[in-house]
Amino acid sequence: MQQLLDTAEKIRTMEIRGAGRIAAAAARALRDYVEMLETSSFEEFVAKVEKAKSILIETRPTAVSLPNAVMLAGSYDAETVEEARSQILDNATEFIRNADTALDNIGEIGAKRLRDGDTVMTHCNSHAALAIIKTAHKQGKRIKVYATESRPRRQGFITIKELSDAGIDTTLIVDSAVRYTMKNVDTVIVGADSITVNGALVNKIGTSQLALAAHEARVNFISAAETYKFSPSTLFGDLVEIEERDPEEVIPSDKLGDIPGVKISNPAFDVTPSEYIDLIVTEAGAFPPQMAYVIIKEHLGWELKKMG
Ligand SMILES: O=P(O)(O)OC[C@H]1O[C@H](OP(=O)(O)O)[C@H](O)[C@@H]1O
Repeated sequence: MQQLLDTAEKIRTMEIRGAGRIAAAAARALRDYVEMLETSSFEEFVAKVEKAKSILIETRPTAVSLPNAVMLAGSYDAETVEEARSQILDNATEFIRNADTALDNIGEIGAKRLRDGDTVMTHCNSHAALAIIKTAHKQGKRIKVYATESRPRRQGFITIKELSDAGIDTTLIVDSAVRYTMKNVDTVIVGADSITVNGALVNKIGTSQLALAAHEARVNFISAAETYKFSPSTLFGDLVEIEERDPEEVIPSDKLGDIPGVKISNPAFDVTPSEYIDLIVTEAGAFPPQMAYVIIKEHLGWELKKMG
């Protein structure tokens, strides 16, 4: 259990971050936990596995990749501990393998939407979005990238390092320079923490500003998202919770004393409505946001209730 708790803590503190990476880390932690789990009954096994799943899911509330990973990796239909254990080990291993392959496929599919000489804007640090940009670059297309700083945690610094290490022409901008810079951009590519059944994109705070500026400037807006980033429970009315993080990410605690009484709001994500999204690129194909239900049904196995 200690190993699983350590992984949960790394996800919570964002030592492991990125919706895809936290999903794979959760699947791995669950697999390792189940492999070593010793119980005296099947009921005890079930209770302990369920507890482990909820510890992992509760670390970050917005990224649906976590509950989806736990659902896909941790599913079993068994009556004995050994059957259940073996099914979970197989399912978790398959989830982790598929997550890696998905990024390659997203890169291949998405790169077709970039032309030689295109300028891309990206936000925060998304492995899926960068897979597209890096694949296009590897294909010999000359791609220029504007990457936002992405306050408060500045994941943009991870992005610019990764892109410039890959030899891509990269420019860092502050978040407030998005609209000013959009006139130079052909395509915006961002990742996804969750996509709802109505095709809305929940992603790093500030994403909706990129979408709005892109819409105004008639610039393409693409989200790169593995199919496990779609939120099945939104089909039955659930809302995606927006994670509110520690104010200390915005202002260090030693400065807080200078502004007594001032409240600090630190939402980590925002929502971009589907009308601002041209395309969602998944490992299964590229389609408009209005097709979200198809993914929820065919890839995650949830569907509308049949009445009567
Ligand atoms: O799965 P990949 O594409 O890497 O990232 C998807 C999204 O996850 C990140 O969240 P955070 O930095 O963990 O809060 C960003 O919002 C990014 O767009």
